[in-house]
Amino acid sequence: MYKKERTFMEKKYVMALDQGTTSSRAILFNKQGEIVTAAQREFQQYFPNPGWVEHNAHEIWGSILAVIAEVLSSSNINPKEIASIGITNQRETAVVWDKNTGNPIYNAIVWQSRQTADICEELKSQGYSDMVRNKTGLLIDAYFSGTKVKWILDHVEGAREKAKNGDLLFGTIDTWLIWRLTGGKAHVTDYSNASRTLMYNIYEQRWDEELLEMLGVPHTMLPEVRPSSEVYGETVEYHFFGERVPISGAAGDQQAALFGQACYESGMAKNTYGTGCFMLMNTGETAVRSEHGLLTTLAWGIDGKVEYALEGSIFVAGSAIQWLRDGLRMLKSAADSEQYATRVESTDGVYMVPAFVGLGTPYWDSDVRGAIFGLTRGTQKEHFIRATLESLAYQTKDVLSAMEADSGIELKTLRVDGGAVKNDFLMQFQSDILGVPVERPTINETTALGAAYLAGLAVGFWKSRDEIASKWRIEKRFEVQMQEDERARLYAGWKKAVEATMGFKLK
Ligand SMILES: Nc1ncnc2c1ncn2[C@@H]1O[C@H](COP(=O)(O)OP(=O)(O)O)[C@@H](O)[C@H]1O
Ligand SMILES: O=P(O)(O)OC[C@H](O)CO
Repeated sequence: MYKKERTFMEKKYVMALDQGTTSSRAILFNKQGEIVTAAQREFQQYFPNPGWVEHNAHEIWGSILAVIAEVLSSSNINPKEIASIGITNQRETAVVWDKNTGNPIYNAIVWQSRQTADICEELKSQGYSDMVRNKTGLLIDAYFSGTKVKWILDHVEGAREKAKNGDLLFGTIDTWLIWRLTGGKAHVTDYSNASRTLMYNIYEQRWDEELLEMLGVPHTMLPEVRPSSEVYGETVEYHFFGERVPISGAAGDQQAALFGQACYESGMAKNTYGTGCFMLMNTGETAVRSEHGLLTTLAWGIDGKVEYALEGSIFVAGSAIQWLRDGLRMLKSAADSEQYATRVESTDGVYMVPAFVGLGTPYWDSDVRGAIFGLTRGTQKEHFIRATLESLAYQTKDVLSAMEADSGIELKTLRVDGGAVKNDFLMQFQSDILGVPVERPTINETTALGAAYLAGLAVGFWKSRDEIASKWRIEKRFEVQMQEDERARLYAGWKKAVEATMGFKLK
């Protein structure tokens, strides 16, 4: 057993490894929860067929080694000063590898990928929907890991045989990284990541035989599920500049952000605006079953108990701004969207529904695609850009409405983070459309911060959640400025636009 006291006095930092959909980051935090230094590395996205998204798991691992090296060398920090490492990751993305060679047998299939949509349709037609919902808190959708693992076992020659012989391992990205960092010693995941696989019973907290049978996944492939704040193992020296540093925290990136935002009380919520938007509300030890298209998920497991969250998942948010920049070439940078949006008073009735990969919460429609409404001869680029930014806020309003209906809790304020929250126009419009103040914290890297806090708590670097919560600071609070009737009028337009979008399908 690792001793919390071990050389604790010399330790000044906790390292968070944040493995996201488009980039990997290593960030060192000090005792005050401040960023001391950070490094970021993008990696290749693979789109082998329309709607498919894959990553090379070795390239992800390489990007992690690169950011660890960069962060340590650029800061001249001695690895001996690092108390522990916390891992946070893009969730649901599935890797299957051979435990004898350490080589993945196929690319990592990414959460956004729709390549298992047909498997999902088949499972639904076989009547599995209620059973899945009642055990996992999720829906049968290509988003989650389970059907991705099935797809790999079905499509890679000899894979089923190897899996049956116990030669293959499955993991979400946290599992893959911990396995690599510990030199293959620890095959583990935490509760929050397990809860996104479609194979884990979140109410009984165990891998579920009926779900595994439905997917044809042998139990031997699965990692051990552990608390989110606990020592899982140590780095092997050759991956960490000669040091054996404990890896002592892990959580899916959205749950880590909830933790980093210090949303520890039931009813507190955060929304992260990155590639997609993910709003999570802490529901404490109660697992709230949604009637409005939300997911019930494990927030984390700490100190011998698990806590739950309600989640709304929006698949396209910041990536719609990237599309304006890279696809339509309307913008030089994502940040420029703010200037354009504020050059006009409104969108003049233009609505943009960015359903590029279908719609998540609360609609859950894989076949719908993006649309724009209300164009006139007077529509300008400014209206178009503003409508795209506003779509992030409307989608969030859809999620919040579902959350309030399911939980019976009326949100008092919304804590926000992620790349797009730098946009003041978006944040003000968000507050106006929700009718709720929006709070932006001083540390925007809350995902990494959450992973660092989980790791630091396990080794005594931080003592308690109360200590952590006292460090949370507002950088800017956006108060509601819009009148109720205007809010209702604008939102009614959005609902019509979504309805019309869902009515148009070529498939
Ligand atoms: N000022 C801005 N206004 C609007 N969107 C922005 C702005 N800055 C960044 N973004 C968007 O935020 C996203 C990046 O956020 P980030 O949290 O790094 O995403 P992820 O972790 O999903 O890779 C990009 O999709 C980008 O288009
Ligand atoms: O990597 P991000 O920040 O886009 O987050 C992805 C989510 O975890 C998907 O569920």
